[in-house]
Amino acid sequence: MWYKRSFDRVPKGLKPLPEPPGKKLIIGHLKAIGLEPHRRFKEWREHVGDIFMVQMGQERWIILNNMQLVNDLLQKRDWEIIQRKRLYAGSPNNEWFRKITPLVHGALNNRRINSYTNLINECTLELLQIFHRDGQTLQGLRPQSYLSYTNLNIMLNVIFAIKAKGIDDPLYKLLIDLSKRAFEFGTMKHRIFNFFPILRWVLSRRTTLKNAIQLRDDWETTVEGLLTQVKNDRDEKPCVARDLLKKLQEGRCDEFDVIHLSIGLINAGTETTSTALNWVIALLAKYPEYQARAHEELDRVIGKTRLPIKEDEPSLDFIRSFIKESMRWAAPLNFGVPHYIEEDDEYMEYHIPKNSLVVLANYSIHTDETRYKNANTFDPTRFLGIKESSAVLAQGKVELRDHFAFGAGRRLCSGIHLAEAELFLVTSRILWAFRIEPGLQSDGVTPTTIDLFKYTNKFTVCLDPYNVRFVPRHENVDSIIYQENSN
Ligand code: HEM
Repeated sequence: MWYKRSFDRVPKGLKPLPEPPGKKLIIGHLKAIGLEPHRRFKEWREHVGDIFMVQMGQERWIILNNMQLVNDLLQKRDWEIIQRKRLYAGSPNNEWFRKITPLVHGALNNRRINSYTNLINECTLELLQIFHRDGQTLQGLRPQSYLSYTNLNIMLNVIFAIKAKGIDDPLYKLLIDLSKRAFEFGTMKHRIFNFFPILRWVLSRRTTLKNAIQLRDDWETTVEGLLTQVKNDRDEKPCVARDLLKKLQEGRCDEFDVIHLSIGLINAGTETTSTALNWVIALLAKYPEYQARAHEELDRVIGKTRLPIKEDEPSLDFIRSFIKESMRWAAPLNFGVPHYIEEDDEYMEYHIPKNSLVVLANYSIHTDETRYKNANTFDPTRFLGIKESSAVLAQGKVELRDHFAFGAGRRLCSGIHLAEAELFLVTSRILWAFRIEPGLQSDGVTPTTIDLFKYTNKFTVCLDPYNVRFVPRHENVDSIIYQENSN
């Protein structure tokens, strides 16, 4: 009784946040939320309004379903509401976080990322060669693992100036395994311990704790090894870890910070970007008419004698718009990374209770008809003529933002510049070289189906595996993608 009352207490003059139907004793909305929470949030929004509270066992989630709320509660309010609790991508807004943030932003700002574009180009070229070699068969290939490899290599290059030597490289395999194990801790299976803290003491606590400690130790050992390579690199190639090691020498951080920041960046940047690219490839294969339009743009602006580079981005309006639309229509994270409120607050006469998670409901916002006309339709012309990057738009007026896939407010994705550079370079270069077609069935004639509505909600929204063929578009493809490598 006391427990229930402490949840319900609302200060005089304020009203409680609305709650959707289906709440049960002890489990709250856990059952009602179903297997597709993002769709359920949208459904509930129609009944109870744009802001509501969901009870997940003992955890409270405040769901923000429109961009004005995101603006008012995540962008305009001060630090208190933008803290997180026990979550993967970030720490609470504590002293450590405030010390580290300038280092992260310094290492990943737009100017710094521009200096890494040659590295991204190199990794992308290797991807084109793989697709050229293995992607032309009738059944084609599943792009996800190759995109993960390229993306992890970009992260390794940018963070440690180190490169894996192919999909069978033990370093690549080790890092993919570590990332997968880390993401496991973000799945519902493990969140159950947050919903019902008592379970920590009864169910598999020992195993979970042991696994978590083992994972931390494995990460630390691996990253310590990579940092030693950075320290011993006679060429002193520029990379994020080198920047951080300099700060270490200046006494602005310690060894622990460098190790854990590096681990955090690999985790935050790996699965997210490759998931986004996997959606882009599927959408291109699904809509040949839009692909043809991208090809026409590339032939007109770039021609057939060189690959696109970062500086071409402003002139490739359609491709830029396609990527933005893909991030809106199929955001890699349905709920971003939840924020956390530590003190009671109020908003529009509603009581916002402390100790709640604050969730940016990307799917509800991205399918809001008042903001995006024909919101359910994938329309890559939607953002034509919008020259600004998502990073620039995220700093401006909320109603002018393209999408919210990178979050909002002060805890906006720190890797946004790197992610956008990679999304553009990988997409435009693949399109320059290939026509992407669905792989063929065993009869060698019938195309396989790519179902854009079959996906798994893990930490990221992963499209079910599909096969595509990469068919070279013109006679210069071989010479350019192999010749550029030898330059
Ligand atoms: C398409 C790719 C990516 C997507 C969709 C994405 C999305 C996000 C989202 C939604 C958040 C939470 C924002 C919020 O709380 O409002 C986040 C945080 C973060 N991301 Fe990304 N991200 C991507 C790529 C990257 C990359 C490449 C890196 C690193 C190099 C990175 C590093 C981070 C970090 C460090 C945070 C935590 C920021 C903080 O807590 O202050 N992300 N990302």
